[in-house]
Amino acid sequence: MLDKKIAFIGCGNMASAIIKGLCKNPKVDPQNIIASRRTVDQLESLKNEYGIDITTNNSFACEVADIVVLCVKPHMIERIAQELKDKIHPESTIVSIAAGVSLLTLHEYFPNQHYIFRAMPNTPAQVQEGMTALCIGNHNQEDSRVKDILELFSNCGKCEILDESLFSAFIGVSGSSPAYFYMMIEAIADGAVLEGMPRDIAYKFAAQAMLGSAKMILETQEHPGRLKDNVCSPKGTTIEAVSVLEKNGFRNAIIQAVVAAAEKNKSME
Ligand SMILES: NC(=O)C1=CN([C@@H]2O[C@H](COP(=O)(O)OP(=O)(O)OC[C@H]3O[C@@H](n4cnc5c(N)ncnc54)[C@H](O)[C@@H]3O)[C@@H](O)[C@H]2O)C=CC1
Ligand SMILES: O=C(O)[C@@H]1CCC=N1
Repeated sequence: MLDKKIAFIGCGNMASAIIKGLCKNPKVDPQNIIASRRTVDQLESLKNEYGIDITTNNSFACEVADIVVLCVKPHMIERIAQELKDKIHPESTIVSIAAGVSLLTLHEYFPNQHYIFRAMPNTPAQVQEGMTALCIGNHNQEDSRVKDILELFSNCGKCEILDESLFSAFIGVSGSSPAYFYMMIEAIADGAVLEGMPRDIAYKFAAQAMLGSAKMILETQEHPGRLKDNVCSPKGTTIEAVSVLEKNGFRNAIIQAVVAAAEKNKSME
């Protein structure tokens, strides 16, 4: 993948995060990355900071690319396909990160293309802690093109192949979930501010606690319930907080949020 030319079509929040994550890897040559969007303003800062190529000409970006990553909003994918389907080399790889656009639909939009994948990254890709699911359809995991895309997203965190039937659930649990985590950090800090703590240090303390808790899950492989129990001393402070969370439907709210994101994705497909 390192020697491949990668074009990002549409360069907003998610493409910028992927590009920034990729460029943090010293092995990635920024000259192999070209980002295209309708206006050049926000692209200039990416160019200046990371040394990538930029353009407002989607066709040009696709013509020079081995891998084309579609990063426009879901409703724009069809229009972009009309514009670019004859510009992308049939041997090139297309990856769509759009929610709600199935592999079947992508193959209909790009009838000349054999290598089409669907990925679902998340914004922590920017700090190389992203989690991406990759749907490869009928392709083999050992195919070099599959390996290229796995490598691309692994440069921004973790990337795993996932069956498309689980994509909606994955969006609920990972693509969208950074938003819920940020809301939780914001709310925890609100609580601390109510108790008199300056907001900036409250964000830092809450974020570090979340980071450490996530690391505990990944590194110890312990059941989350057991890790929670280890924090709850009898008659202690934590069980008071846990009891309030349960009384206010915390877990059910999270479960319903994940289901809502998944259902929204299904309704778009
Ligand atoms: N934001 C997120 O956390 C995630 C987003 N996604 C998916 O990524 C895609 C992009 O989402 P965001 O980056 O959040 O949206 P965004 O609105 O920040 O970025 C979309 C970009 O596409 C550009 N654009 C629109 N029409 C264009 C055209 N004709 N040619 C070239 N560029 C064009 C816009 O100028 C904008 O920069 C969506 O399909 C979304 O489902 C997937 C995972 C996570
Ligand atoms: O909200 C959205 O539709 C996108 C997809 C996953 C995260 N953000």
